[in-house]
Amino acid sequence: MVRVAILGATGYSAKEAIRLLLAHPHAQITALTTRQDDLPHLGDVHPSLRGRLDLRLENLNAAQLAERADCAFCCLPHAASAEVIKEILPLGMRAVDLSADYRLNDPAVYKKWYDHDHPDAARMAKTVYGLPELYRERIPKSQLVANPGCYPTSTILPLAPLLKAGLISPDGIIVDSKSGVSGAGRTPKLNFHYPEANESFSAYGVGTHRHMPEIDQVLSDFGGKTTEVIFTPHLVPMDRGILTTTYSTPTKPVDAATILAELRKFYANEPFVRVVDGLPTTKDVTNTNYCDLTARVVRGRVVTISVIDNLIKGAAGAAVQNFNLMYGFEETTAL
Ligand SMILES: NC(=O)C1=CN([C@@H]2O[C@H](COP(=O)(O)OP(=O)(O)OC[C@H]3O[C@@H](n4cnc5c(N)ncnc54)[C@H](OP(=O)(O)O)[C@@H]3O)[C@@H](O)[C@H]2O)C=CC1
Ligand SMILES: CC(=O)N[C@@H](CCC(=O)OP(=O)(O)O)C(=O)O
Repeated sequence: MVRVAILGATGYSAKEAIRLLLAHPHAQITALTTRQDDLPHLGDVHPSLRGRLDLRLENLNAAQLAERADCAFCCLPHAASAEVIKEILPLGMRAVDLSADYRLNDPAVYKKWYDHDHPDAARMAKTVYGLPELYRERIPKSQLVANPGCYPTSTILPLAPLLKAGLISPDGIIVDSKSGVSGAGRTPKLNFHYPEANESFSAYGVGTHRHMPEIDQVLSDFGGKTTEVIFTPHLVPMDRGILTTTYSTPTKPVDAATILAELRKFYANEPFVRVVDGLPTTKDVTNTNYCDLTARVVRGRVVTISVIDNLIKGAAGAAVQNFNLMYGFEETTAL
């Protein structure tokens, strides 16, 4: 049994991680952390989990945590996450980091997009990017795995195989993504207040969103050619789900059947990627760890459409998938 601590247990991704791990035959949740002073019971912060786990939340103390847990799911905001991880790894714990802290390799790129120095810069370049569909073989040995961002997962999965196969050009790729409001987390912010977000549809972070360099880094590394996408996220008035549409230029004239065949070949043995013929919708993957994706060719351009649940394949589900690989469990366990 692996003893698991959930850090930032009051949040949305933590709630999903707890729910999934409660059904995991080889994981036991032994600690839940919060900054709050009143140390609520799990059922008080996540009523849907009432009666499922008799545990109060606690304030984080690294030394005490390391005595009671083998692995941490860090469901904290970026920067706060690295501050904790740099303390718990030397105490022998392993960690899946759901924040963005260890996804980028280069501290200078991190500083540019996140606007502060990285608290644990030396560990960035050696941390594996935990997208099993691309980097599965690197995950089992890792003490720390960087869980991918939600938008990057929905973008990289359709594009990476096509770049690798040389079917599309790395130049001028456009990525248009739409996310439900839970993507912004549970911590209240004005833009996500009900009257602001409901019945409205907005773009944000145009040219400035921190997932753009993350997508560039992974596609460049995996595809083998420098890739710089134009990424625009949008907020959609729904609870959860991401739909991403990409537009790219083929390297030679191509039809949709060829693109779909390449995607099907690449994902033939993947348990959580479904290449579909029809146009996927976010509801097709709600509460699941699937990414459904398809492709079309329109006026000579390749168009891909992909969907994930931002809180599952985009966060907690991917974290459990990585946890399974780290500990040698069947990859689909509890998913
Ligand atoms: N929501 C999503 O779809 C996705 C989220 N992520 C990432 O996962 C992480 C968690 O996200 P999410 O669950 O949505 O966030 P939430 O805001 O829902 O939860 C984060 C929790 O962390 C704690 N927290 C907040 N600020 C700090 C701080 N400065 N120091 C320590 N703890 C803090 C809070 O708990 P308390 O106040 O009780 O201490 C809070 O409940 C983030 O890094 C996010 O970017 C990644 C992919 C998708
Ligand atoms: C709708 C919405 O606000 N989404 C979030 C996605 C956050 C996330 O999951 O990203 P990191 O893990 O990289 O922080 C955003 O755009 O910031």
